[in-house]
Amino acid sequence: MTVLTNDQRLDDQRTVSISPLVAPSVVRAEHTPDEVATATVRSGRADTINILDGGDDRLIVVVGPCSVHDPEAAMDYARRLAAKAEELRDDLQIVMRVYFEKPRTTLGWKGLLNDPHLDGTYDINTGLRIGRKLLLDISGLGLPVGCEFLDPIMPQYIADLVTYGAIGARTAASQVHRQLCSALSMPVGIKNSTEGDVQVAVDGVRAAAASHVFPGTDLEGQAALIQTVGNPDCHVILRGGTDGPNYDAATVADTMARLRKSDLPRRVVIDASHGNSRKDHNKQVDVAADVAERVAAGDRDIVGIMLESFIEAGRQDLTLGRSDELTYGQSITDACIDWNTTAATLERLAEAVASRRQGA
Ligand SMILES: O=C[C@H](O)[C@H](O)COP(=O)(O)O
Ligand SMILES: C=C(OP(=O)(O)O)C(=O)O
Repeated sequence: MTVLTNDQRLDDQRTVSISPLVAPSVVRAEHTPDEVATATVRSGRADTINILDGGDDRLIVVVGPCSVHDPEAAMDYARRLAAKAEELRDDLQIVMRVYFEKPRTTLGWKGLLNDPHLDGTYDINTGLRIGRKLLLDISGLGLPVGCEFLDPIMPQYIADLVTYGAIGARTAASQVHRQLCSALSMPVGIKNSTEGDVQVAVDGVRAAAASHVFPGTDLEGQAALIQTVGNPDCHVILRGGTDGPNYDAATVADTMARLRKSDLPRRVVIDASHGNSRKDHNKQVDVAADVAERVAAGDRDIVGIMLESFIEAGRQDLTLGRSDELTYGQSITDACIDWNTTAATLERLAEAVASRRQGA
């Protein structure tokens, strides 16, 4: 074989290395769901879909860290949340945010799957195994999980364990992600853009509901053509934008009108964080209180809420390779509300659902 020099080649001018990625089937075989995890995913998805369709009057609450960087702290949080979810199960369908793919505005740590050792070694083959095991351990507590899907190859490694999917503000307009949604087996929330454009999310819901044929990878990691039937369980998530919050009643009404115009189911999830909190974690409590008040007053357009929460309040900066210096249980991406605030917020949301039920 002739080895070409960089001067002779037309491609690979900027590629440093290409190395094997473990096949999804291998990672799946190493960590297979037991009966409890399987039942958690199955019933979690069915319950969530029932709420989205209006057959169940509870509120979906997707709550957890902005990103998972320490599986031990994530399990500590999951045990607390599983107990709370059980306590409030009559009123809330609680799903833990287990986000390990982070879309960055420019640059930054891209999440546990991409760099599990938090040191810039990008050991993705290990990250996929750690991530899948964590999803299994959390689902094994009876607690369903929610993930953002960012890289179109990653779902083959983990999607069977995910109860609630999300497409972020930075990828809501992407055809690649809309096609991916059309294939996913769980309900998926699609966010408005970072600038606050809601129509892009409505268009995403419409595109994801249709059938598509597109290139992807199969469980053996081979390039493959994927044909889908479309996902009817996608919905809009209002997350605010650069112009400010958009969880107000007028924006929800406008979103309902846009969904009606596109002949799509009318329902919306409010993300209490990001543009809606102007990235001040304390403001998430105000957003949740406002949503609770509207729900208690009878609102049925809002079917769910998303909260960024961890054990400790706030956030901290990660220095790559110095993860031993991090404060336990505190976010290294966006700021989160702490556990006690989370518990109180969940109780408030549950009370709102109960009083709406009484009112009805
Ligand atoms: O939810 C997390 C962040 O808002 C998102 O990943 C963007 O982060 P960045 O703007 O810090 O890159
Ligand atoms: C990145 C996230 O949100 P958004 O896409 O709304 O910025 C997130 O929820 O982690």
